[in-house]
Order: sequence, then structure tokens, then C-alpha cells
Amino acid sequence: MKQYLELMAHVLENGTVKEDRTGTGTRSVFGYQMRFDLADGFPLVTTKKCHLRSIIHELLWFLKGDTNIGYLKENGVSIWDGWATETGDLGPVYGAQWRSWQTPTGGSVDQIAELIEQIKQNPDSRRLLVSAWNPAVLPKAGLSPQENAEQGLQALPPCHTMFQFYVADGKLSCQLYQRSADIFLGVPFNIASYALFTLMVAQVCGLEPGEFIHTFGDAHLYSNHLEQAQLQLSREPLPLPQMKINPEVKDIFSFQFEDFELVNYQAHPHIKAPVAI
Ligand SMILES: Nc1nc(=O)c2c([nH]1)NC[C@@H]1CN(c3ccc(C(=O)N[C@@H](CCC(=O)O)C(=O)O)cc3)CN21
Ligand SMILES: O=c1ccn([C@H]2C[C@H](O)[C@@H](COP(=O)(O)O)O2)c(=O)[nH]1
Repeated sequence: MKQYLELMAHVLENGTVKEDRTGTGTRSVFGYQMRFDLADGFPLVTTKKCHLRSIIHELLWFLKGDTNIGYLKENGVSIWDGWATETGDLGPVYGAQWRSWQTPTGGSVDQIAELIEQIKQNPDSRRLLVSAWNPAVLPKAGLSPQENAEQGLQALPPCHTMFQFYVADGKLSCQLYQRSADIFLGVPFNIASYALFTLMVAQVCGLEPGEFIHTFGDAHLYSNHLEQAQLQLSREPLPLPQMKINPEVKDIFSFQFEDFELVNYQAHPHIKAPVAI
């Protein structure tokens, strides 16, 4: 995961000191890109131990179209707790936009089902996109995440805002545009999640995995993550693990947690860091 360490080093060296919504303060750059060839192994950060279980459950939860943290809590995943209402709601976040984008006439669009259909039917298409950025449901400034969710708005605007697939030479690649990126906590999750999603889509479409390309808007290190970032930079990256997926699954909505097995994951010890809310 040289790419990830290079991003960290780049932001530490070149980042501008910048205030942010959470009041924590960041070092930030605008515009950056990383590329991962999925044939090189599964891109899970090795310079700190990462919790893949949370990442898999979060992705399956998005794919169900679910926006209540109930499923995550049942599976011991707490990464969304800070933003949910007492009843566990987050408003129309990723799951809702991916699977049931509301149309003005009262219908809904399943962007994931349409994406899979288009990749199969029309692999040369330049329109293989999914957007989670829906201006009609963005949270109102001045309200808390919980107050927004109670009003039917998103608790937090999507950070991974849109992604595009591309098919060439029998290989499927994915590019994500992430408008805002917490390099220490969020980015390792985001890389692994989209790499896994690309492997899943490739399998159900009968394609080989190509590249995952991660493009950033505001990529930042929070001021209370700088020591943790330095510690990670002092560690040697280890060989990447491999992801094994149950080859029987041919429907993107049928994957279950047990269908995934990460093998040969060697990592340095976990590093704790506070999450900015
Ligand atoms: N400031 C901030 N950073 C984020 O990365 C983030 C948000 N907010 N808000 C929405 C989601 C929630 N995400 C999160 C939230 C918490 C962790 C976190 O605390 N990770 C720890 C523990 C992992 C675990 O419990 O499995 C870590 O060490 O990675 C990671 C991603 C990603 N997003
Ligand atoms: O998947 C995610 C979700 C969130 N983040 C980070 C990026 C920012 O640090 C915060 C969101 O705050 P905004 O003020 O809305 O930008 O969460 C992430 O890195 N990955």
C-alpha cells in the first residue's frame, strides 16, 4: 500500500492548515489520485491492522438499500453510531440513493440494478455511473445530523459521491470521486470497500477485475491524527492479502458476509484515533 503512504506523506508535506466543520482542524490538499491494480492483491492497508468485518458489513448494508444502523449494530459495527437518531435512522444516505433514488413523479430508480444491467448489455458505455449526491436531500446547515435525519434529510452528505465503471479487454475498472476524505480513518475503509465492490461486480458480470482508481477532492489529515500518521509512515508496508469470494454468487444482491474470505493478511498493530463528528 505504497500509494496510501504516499498520500499521507504528500499531505503532511504539502497540506495547507485549514479549519473544518467539526472544529478539529486539518492539513488538507485539493485534488489527488491513487491507482490500485486489483491483480496485485487486495488493497487493505498493512501499516495498521484494519477491521475488514466492518467494511464488508457496511458495503452489504449499502447494497440492501438500508439506511438504519440496526443491521450494523446486530453485526457489531458501530462506525455510523455518532450520526444516527435514537431509532437508528440516518435519513436517505447511500443505501437510499443507490437503490431507490426518488423521481419527481413518485417513482424510484435502482441505480445498482441498472448499472449491472448496463455493464452486461453495453460494456463500452461511457455512462456506467452511480451518484449518491442528491441536492434535494442534502442536510440543512445549522441542524445536527439527527435533526436532519428526523426531517427526512441525509444525516451527513455523502463523501463517496459518485463512481464510474469502465470495461476494456475483459477487465472491469472502477473510479470513485470522493469529495472529502479523512485520510487516517475513512480512506482505508473507502479503498477496501470500493475494491471489494469492484471484485463483486466483476464476478457477477463475468469480467476480470481491473483497476480501482481513487480520486479525491479535499483530502485531509485531522490535526489529532498527525502522530498516528507519522507512526504509520515509520512502518514498512507488508505484502498485500488476497480476497476470496464464493464463485457461486452471480447476483450482486445475494452476497452474504460468509461469501468473503481474506487470506494472508499480515499487518502492523492497530492504531487508535478519535473520529471527528
Ligand atoms: N470524521 C469522519 N471520518 C470518517 O471517516 C467518517 C465520518 N466522519 N463520518 C461518516 C463515516 C463513518 N466512517 C467511519 C467512522 C469511524 C471509523 C473508526 O472509528 N474506525 C476505527 C475503528 C474501526 C472499527 O470499529 O471497526 C479504526 O481504527 O479504523 C471509521 C470510519 C467513515 N466516515
Ligand atoms: O466514507 C467516508 C465518509 C466520511 N469521511 C470523512 C471525510 C470528512 O472528514 C468527514 C465528513 O465531513 P464533511 O464536512 O461532510 O466533509 O468524513 C470519509 O473520509 N469517508
